[in-house]
Amino acid sequence: MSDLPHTILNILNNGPIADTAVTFPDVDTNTIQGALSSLASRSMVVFKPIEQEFWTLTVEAEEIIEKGSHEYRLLEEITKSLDGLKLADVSKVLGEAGKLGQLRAFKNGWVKKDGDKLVSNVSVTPDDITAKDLKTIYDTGTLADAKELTELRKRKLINKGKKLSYSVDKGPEYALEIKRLETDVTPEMIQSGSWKSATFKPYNFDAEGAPTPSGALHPLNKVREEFRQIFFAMGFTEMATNQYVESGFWNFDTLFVPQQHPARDLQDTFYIKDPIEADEPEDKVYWENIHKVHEEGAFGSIGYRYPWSAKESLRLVLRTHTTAVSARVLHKLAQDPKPARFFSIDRVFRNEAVDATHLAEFHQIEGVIADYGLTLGDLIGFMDRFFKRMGVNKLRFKPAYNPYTEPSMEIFAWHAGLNKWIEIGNSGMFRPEMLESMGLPKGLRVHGFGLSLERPTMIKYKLTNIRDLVGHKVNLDFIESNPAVRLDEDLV
Ligand SMILES: N[C@@H](Cc1ccccc1)C(=O)O
Repeated sequence: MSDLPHTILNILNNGPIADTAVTFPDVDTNTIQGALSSLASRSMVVFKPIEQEFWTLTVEAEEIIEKGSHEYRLLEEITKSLDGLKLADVSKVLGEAGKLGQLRAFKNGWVKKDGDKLVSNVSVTPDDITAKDLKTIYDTGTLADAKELTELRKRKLINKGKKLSYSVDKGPEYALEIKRLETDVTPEMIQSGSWKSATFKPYNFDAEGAPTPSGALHPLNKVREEFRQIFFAMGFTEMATNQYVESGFWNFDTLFVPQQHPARDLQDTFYIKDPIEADEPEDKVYWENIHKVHEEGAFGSIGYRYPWSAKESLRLVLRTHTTAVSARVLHKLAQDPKPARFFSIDRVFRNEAVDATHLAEFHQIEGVIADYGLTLGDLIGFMDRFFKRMGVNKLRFKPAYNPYTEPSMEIFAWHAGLNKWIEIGNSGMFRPEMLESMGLPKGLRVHGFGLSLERPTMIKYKLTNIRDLVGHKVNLDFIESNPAVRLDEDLV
């Protein structure tokens, strides 16, 4: 059928098509639908779908048509052997069909028991209704007897299918010929004047343009950039953070985290196997100070009083927080102590069970402020101003514990959308054990705070699963289609 649209138009000339499945039994539904849609787009036809149920046979049913139903075959066997069939032999003779046939044959009253035998209970061979019905379904796709259909379906002999076809009628622009629709005015048309009588294809202003492939900034990068700009605007300098592998010394010991602290356990921290150890830090005074402040105390502190191990301190880890970076930067600041503000936003690693809100690697945003005579009130005041720039206006502080800060505070923000306080960060004033070991002068106090980058990003983009953001299940459509962000819209 090379020219289906014209054939359809010709048939319509004699009246509507009631069912395309009847008129075109050999043409598949997609081809019919394509032809009808193209004619309908020119208003030459109108068409409506017809959904029809039909039944198909299972392999077992096809076998029944060929060989007879199980019950019929059983009766045949019984009549063949003049004095009946031993019950024990039913399966032998008929295989699996035997048991089923027996059940049905009894139900139909075709057979009865005689001692240990089955004998016929009918004088004339009955009709094999099951086989007959299945044949009808095979030929016509259906059966008038709805009850029998249900029964056959229960017996898993037939399955229901759906067939789509169409009824078709003339449309307002019906004609026998399909007019060629011109898309361009050509020089030839102008010369010959044929443009005057040509029919032009109307513009489709609803057509969407082809999407142009392009790169997209990841939401984490956009939010990171927002934070960077806030830090810069508040006079911070960015710390270099390109070092994922740290020694236990910089990640823990310098921060006065004792070597028995649970955070240093294998379950929480990733340790490097090869190489297993870092070199001792160059600043031997500092190295010795840390040893001392842990083991016996120094700078006014009584220390933890445990045998500090240099080996443990030199073990290499994937940094668990960016405070390791801050420690390095503050140690450098001790060479020329003065008020300063530093920040970093980068990746950290923790040996955590991965779930909807936790990953084994994530990003931390960290800020450090060093100045003479700082107080806890300054830290609270700074937090208020910092988060206000992100549009977070209501903060609460809860006393907390960090080995390296005293006092320490968890930061909670009021989330109007969720209608509750959510924890957004951790902060505190670095301990003298940490700062004075580095050689920073007593009066120079240092505030620190940290928060994750993922948390505000998820709130901003209304994500409930962190794996929508990072990992192999990331939805690229989401990454590409989300708008450039301003943090303050939704965090309020
Ligand atoms: N390092 C802390 C955050 C923090 C940084 C600086 C000072 C106090 C706390 C954390 O990982 O949660």
